[in-house]
Amino acid sequence: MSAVIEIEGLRKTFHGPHRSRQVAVDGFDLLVGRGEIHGFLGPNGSGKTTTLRALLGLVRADGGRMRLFGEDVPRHQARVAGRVGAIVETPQFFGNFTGHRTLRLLALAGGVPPRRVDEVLEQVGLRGRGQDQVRGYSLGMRQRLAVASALLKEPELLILDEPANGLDPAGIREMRDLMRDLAAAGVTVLLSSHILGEIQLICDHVTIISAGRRVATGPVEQVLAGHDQHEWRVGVPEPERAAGLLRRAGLAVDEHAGHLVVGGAPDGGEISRLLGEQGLWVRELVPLRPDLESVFLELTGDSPDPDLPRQVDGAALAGPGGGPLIDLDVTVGGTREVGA
Ligand SMILES: Nc1ncnc2c1ncn2[C@@H]1O[C@H](COP(=O)(O)OP(=O)(O)OP(=O)(O)O)[C@@H](O)[C@H]1O
Repeated sequence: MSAVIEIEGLRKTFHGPHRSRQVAVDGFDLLVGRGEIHGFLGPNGSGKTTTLRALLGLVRADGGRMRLFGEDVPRHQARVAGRVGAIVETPQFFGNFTGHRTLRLLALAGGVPPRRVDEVLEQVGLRGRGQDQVRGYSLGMRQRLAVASALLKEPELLILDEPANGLDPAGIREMRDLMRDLAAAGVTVLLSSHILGEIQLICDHVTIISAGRRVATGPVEQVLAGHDQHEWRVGVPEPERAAGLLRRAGLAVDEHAGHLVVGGAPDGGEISRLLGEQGLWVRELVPLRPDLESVFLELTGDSPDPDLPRQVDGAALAGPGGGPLIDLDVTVGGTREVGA
């Protein structure tokens, strides 16, 4: 596998007023291979945005090593900048510009041929709305416009921080289809999100971060399999007698109204045999596979809270007078809440 992103031992501490310190990233590792759609999961405040910002040269790391396409960054950021499209935080756009004009200006600024504007509008499904003012766009359309801006340069790597944030289910589905189309076209995608079900549906690989450290990584199926407790939902007459019998056979049993949950049984046939031998005929035997949500909760002990305010220092990239800013390679929004 040729690696597109390599991060080893990344560390970053923020220093606030009164000597307060906030360790945001604490020796974090990340490896993303070419062509992957890689999910980057973690609870609020676990260090996702800081990691992405460090990787993009928007914040200076205290330690560790980062490479993009094999080039050390931030040292050689300029060499790879044209190959990376990124959206970190909800981008801001000028409301009275049309989507088309917004992208045309960005294309001009970035030396991108104007024909790309129509191409990316088509790609993100905004072609029919390109001549409408951005102020009339829904949140989902703004997100797509942001992705379009990141795609102008035909990047080989797309980094998106919470692209599905605030989208309704239809918007999320559209975003998912777009990610899949991009991956099919050979683009590597790194996607941070707290929408675990979506990550499971969209991504082939995942890395989970908790308190600034990596707690799991690998192909989604492998990460899930590593947390399979071999549990089964079992429907059986005389559940109390059945539970006692299974416990005596060394299995973990939880009794629920109308069914049992039996753990520690890699082979469901074993449950059925144990019960059948005692005249208890199983009427339901369903494997309970872990999903990313249960793995995430087990590993991080936290549940992602979509409503918590985000804490990101966007000042370095704010436009004049703190106004909206759009950068061709990196689009950053959000408010500064240092030491809050
Ligand atoms: N500019 C800053 N100044 C001070 N502390 C910061 C700054 N940026 C981030 N932090 C702190 O660093 C930690 C990691 O924040 P970060 O934004 O990277 O987490 P996150 O995983 O992206 O969270 P979320 O999902 O809420 O965006 C948090 O405790 C946060 O408060």
